[in-house]
Amino acid sequence: MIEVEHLSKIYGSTSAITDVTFSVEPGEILGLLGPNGAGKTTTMRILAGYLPATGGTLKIAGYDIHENSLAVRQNIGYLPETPPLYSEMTIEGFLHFVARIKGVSAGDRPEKVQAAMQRCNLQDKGKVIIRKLSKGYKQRVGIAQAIVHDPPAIILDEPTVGLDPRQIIDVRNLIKSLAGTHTIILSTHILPEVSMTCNRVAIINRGKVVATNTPENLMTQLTGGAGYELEITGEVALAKQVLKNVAGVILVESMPTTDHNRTHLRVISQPETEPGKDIAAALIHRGFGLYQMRRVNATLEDVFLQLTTEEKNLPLEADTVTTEGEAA
Ligand SMILES: Nc1ncnc2c1ncn2[C@@H]1O[C@H](COP(=O)(O)OP(=O)(O)OP(=O)(O)O)[C@@H](O)[C@H]1O
Repeated sequence: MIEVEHLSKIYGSTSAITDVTFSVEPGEILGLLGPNGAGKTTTMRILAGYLPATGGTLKIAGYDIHENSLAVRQNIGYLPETPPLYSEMTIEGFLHFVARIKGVSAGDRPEKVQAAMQRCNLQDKGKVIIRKLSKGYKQRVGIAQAIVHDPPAIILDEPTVGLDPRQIIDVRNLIKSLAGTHTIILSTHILPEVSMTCNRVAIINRGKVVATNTPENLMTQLTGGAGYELEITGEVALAKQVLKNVAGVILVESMPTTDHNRTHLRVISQPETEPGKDIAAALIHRGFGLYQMRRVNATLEDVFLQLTTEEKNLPLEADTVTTEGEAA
């Protein structure tokens, strides 16, 4: 339904995205996950037809952006990071207005507007002025305006940012209810968002897609290794360096602690390695105090850190995972 190939965007001398390639099957929800500045908004704006790419191709519902950009736009609904709402209009009035702009015929508009309100659970609020709505309701109106012309594909840029926990659950449920009948790409920098909402995830870092897979497969492919939580004393930067040099270790990160005298570290190793003994030996050999060492399982958070950390490239073999500079 959505095919993105070798997409790139250069702003002046800044390369925002490079060689971004992924596809989304009909009815799927793909999460585009990456840290701030990774290139998510740039990718989403190109997909939505709001920004021309510098290179690459994009097809939505079989239409090529270069050959038929109007058809691409008609087949897509877009929710930017800040929903484009007219605050003095009623929800219903606004949705009629958007439907007209999106080319829905006057005869079809009442039905399409009602259907969008129904999908977004706004049917009792049609006459309410948008300004008076909570942020969660405004977000639902933002999603309703994205689907009012009934596009098969929907692009949602950080749809839960700024919402309270209750509203986040509501919006996530709404997005999940749209899947199946719609194909969805959502961007986020929040990990739980992808594991809770998406069928697949594309991890983007510094303008490049570094992995594409289901959240479950990413976990099993990349977190087959061991995790350790350590409580140590001694110079932190040196301890991290010592640990990174232990064979099999791929990630060392600080963990929050209220204990000012001791440092808590989390260490993750490559799949099928158990370097626990070597970790303890290396620390003790270098004179660090080791007060606790606990074996834990790696998490999706660790996968994300492994793929987006700049400190060390991953020696990974999974075919959908690329390290810096390699082709997918
Ligand atoms: N109009 C612009 N002119 C120049 N550089 C830009 C422009 N827009 C984005 N960039 C740069 O392109 C890169 C990708 O930005 P983008 O906004 O797509 O990232 P993002 O993943 O959406 O981040 P965030 O979550 O912080 O919005 C960043 O380095 C950013 O500074």
